[in-house]
Amino acid sequence: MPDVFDVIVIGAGPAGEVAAGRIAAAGLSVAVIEKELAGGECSYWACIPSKALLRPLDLAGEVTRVPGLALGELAVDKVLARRDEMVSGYDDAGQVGWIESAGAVLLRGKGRLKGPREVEVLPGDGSPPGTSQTLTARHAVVLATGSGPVIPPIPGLAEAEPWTNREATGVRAVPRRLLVIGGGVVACEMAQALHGLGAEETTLVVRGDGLLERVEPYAGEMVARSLADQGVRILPRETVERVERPVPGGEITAYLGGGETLQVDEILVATGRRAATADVGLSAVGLDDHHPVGVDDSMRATGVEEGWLYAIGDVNGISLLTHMGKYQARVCADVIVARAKGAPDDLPGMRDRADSIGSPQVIFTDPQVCAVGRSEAQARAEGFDVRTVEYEMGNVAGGSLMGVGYRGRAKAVVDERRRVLLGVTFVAPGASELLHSATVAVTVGVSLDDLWHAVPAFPTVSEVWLRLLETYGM
Ligand SMILES: Cc1cc2nc3c(=O)[nH]c(=O)nc-3n(C[C@H](O)[C@H](O)[C@H](O)COP(=O)(O)OP(=O)(O)OC[C@H]3O[C@@H](n4cnc5c(N)ncnc54)[C@H](O)[C@@H]3O)c2cc1C
Ligand SMILES: NC(=O)c1ccc[n+]([C@@H]2O[C@H](COP(=O)([O-])OP(=O)(O)OC[C@H]3O[C@@H](n4cnc5c(N)ncnc54)[C@H](O)[C@@H]3O)[C@@H](O)[C@H]2O)c1
Repeated sequence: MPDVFDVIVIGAGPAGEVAAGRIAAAGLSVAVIEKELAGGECSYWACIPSKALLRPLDLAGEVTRVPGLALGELAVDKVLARRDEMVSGYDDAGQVGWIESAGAVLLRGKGRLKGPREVEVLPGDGSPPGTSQTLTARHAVVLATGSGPVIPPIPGLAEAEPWTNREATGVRAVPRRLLVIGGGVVACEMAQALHGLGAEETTLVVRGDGLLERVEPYAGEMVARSLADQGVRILPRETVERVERPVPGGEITAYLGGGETLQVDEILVATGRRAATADVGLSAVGLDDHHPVGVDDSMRATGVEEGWLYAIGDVNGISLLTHMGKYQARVCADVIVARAKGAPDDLPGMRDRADSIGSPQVIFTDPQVCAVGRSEAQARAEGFDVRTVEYEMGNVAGGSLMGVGYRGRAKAVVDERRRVLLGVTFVAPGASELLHSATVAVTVGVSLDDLWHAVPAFPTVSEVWLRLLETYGM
């Protein structure tokens, strides 16, 4: 095994894998270091298993809206088996095969920066330390170590061994009584999934006023209404003060700030994620290891002499989404290759533009929340001359054809000065595939006058585009 490579990537999650593959495809030698499973959090404990658990519930929602179809009983064991299939039985052979076929070398172990362009590879997950190998990068090191769940310092919580995304997405026995702490994306998706799979008494303790605080407020309200209609209890402006689990694996008592006491079988902590910067050796290269790694728009870490360090994906804290990590990986890979070859490193694809526009995101609840660009509040805070238009998606022919009681709401945030879209949100069942049309319009900055000529087919839900423009006054 050589110990000098052109580029060393630490972390083989979606961001690290894409960077390694693209750099190798350009002819540079690449080592990728992974301490757990190649494919990262997304493939085994996040995006893929959560969506596998949600998919049958989504479909069940669709079926109940269409007269003439009867919904059969949900076979939870088959849903979990499908989840296992989607995570390849927690075996990364397929991903390893992909990395190797892309021409990169995978090293199992924990990577840690040792000095400029130097990375120590510790066997296993690095604890207890064994014999290590030191690798040197000729051109660059890419940090793609992802993120981990934040466990709030609630007395008794850590001792009660709460679930994080790992236990929730990997569920084997669905708890009957579940307490979810948090009101963000993981809380909403996993409450929906686990309640649908049998967690009859699911309670969300939300410290803020409502759910999904980063998207348009109406989206959080629609999801809250839907979860409540399904039987999920939501407690806004509430906190968990103390937790007791006297018998490991036994019943948990949670004491809430408002005075209520809850007895539950499991607690899911969904209170955000922290960039995986601890113990990757950032202090050895003069960086702070308590915060996400700051980067410029070519994904190069700021404050590192000679600019050999890059950080992509969750670890830079810009946008905790797989597709954005992979986009950053493409930017970073192309820049590294160009700089290594002495070629121009400022071509249009070599700068991160998408993150500042507002990353597209789908929250896979029922209704789905699909958003891109700026929310109204963000646009106003940034000083744009904002006008918004909204439209009820159940009122377009394609919407009513989706089923009885189909409801949805679209909102467009318009920059009045330029007559372009700053942001679009769709909240409706099955709206995820509509989002990319909005992403194109917002990213390219299509003028409303041009958008008018993009005629949506009848009778599709896409006609909401036409209705939004008509509501705007066109
Ligand atoms: C429940 C849940 C559902 C989600 N659903 C979605 C979704 O539907 N769509 C979406 O876009 N995003 C979703 N996300 C977010 C998504 O999972 C992350 O944005 C994505 O995984 C980030 O990719 P990454 O490559 O940066 O990091 P990760 O996927 O975390 O991968 C990092 C890799 O680095 C390895 N590593 C860490 N430190 C070291 C080290 N020192 N040495 C060697 N290896 C190391 C880790 O073992 C891991 O394999 C979800 C997140 C959660 C929690
Ligand atoms: N479909 C998707 O794209 C998808 C799905 C899941 C997760 N993700 C990504 O993963 C990331 C993490 O998701 P998340 O839901 O963990 O984080 P989040 O930031 O979306 O939500 C965190 C929630 O926890 C609350 N909170 C924070 N600290 C708390 C405390 N001490 N006590 C009580 N409540 C507290 C916040 O008010 C918020 O409601 C998100 O940024 C998201 O982008 C994406």
